[in-house]
Amino acid sequence: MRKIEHIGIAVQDLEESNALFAKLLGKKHFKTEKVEGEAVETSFFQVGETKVELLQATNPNSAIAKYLEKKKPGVHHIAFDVENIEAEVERLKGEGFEILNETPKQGADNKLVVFLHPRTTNGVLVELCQEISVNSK
Ligand SMILES: CC[C@@H](C(=O)O)C(=O)SCCNC(=O)CCNC(=O)[C@H](O)C(C)(C)COP(=O)(O)OP(=O)(O)OC[C@H]1O[C@@H](n2cnc3c(N)ncnc32)[C@H](O)[C@@H]1OP(=O)(O)O
Ligand SMILES: [Co+2]
Repeated sequence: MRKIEHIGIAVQDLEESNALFAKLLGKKHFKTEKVEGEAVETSFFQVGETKVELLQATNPNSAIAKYLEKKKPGVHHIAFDVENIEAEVERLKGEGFEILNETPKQGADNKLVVFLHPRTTNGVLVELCQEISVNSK
């Protein structure tokens, strides 16, 4: 794990939360991006070396929609930047963590992502992110 890549925050209304976090952080988001595979729309704020990722569900089957059926908006996950996501998945499997998707999937902001089940990570939904390098496209 090289650094915290982003903190994922589940929101009901992306526009409203964008305005709130722009006030809080003193800067606007630098991008918004829809991720079809997760049925979310995201916006990103750069905060030093790490980011804040706001996530709004785009349909009721989204993990974010399901989360908000039971919990209030707030911190949803912590994402770590990793150099080699496959190797990290193997290492974490060996350490007994439950991997939700062994095959990395397309995330936002040009990343491949994997999630670990919160029941094996002290109740924190953990995301691994690997930058998709240009020559691997
Ligand atoms: C934008 C793309 C990407 C990026 O590039 O950054 C993203 O960030 S996408 C983010 C949204 N996608 C995901 O979260 C995918 C991974 N999540 C899942 O697969 C599911 O959400 C889950 C974690 C497996 C939970 O789903 P499910 O089991 O259907 O929900 P339950 O409500 O039954 O929860 C079971 C259990 O887990 C606890 N839980 C659920 N969500 C979280 C959470 N975010 N943080 C911590 N704990 C969580 C929930 O409380 C239940 O615990 P118990 O009540 O103790 O059983
Ligand atoms: Co994320």
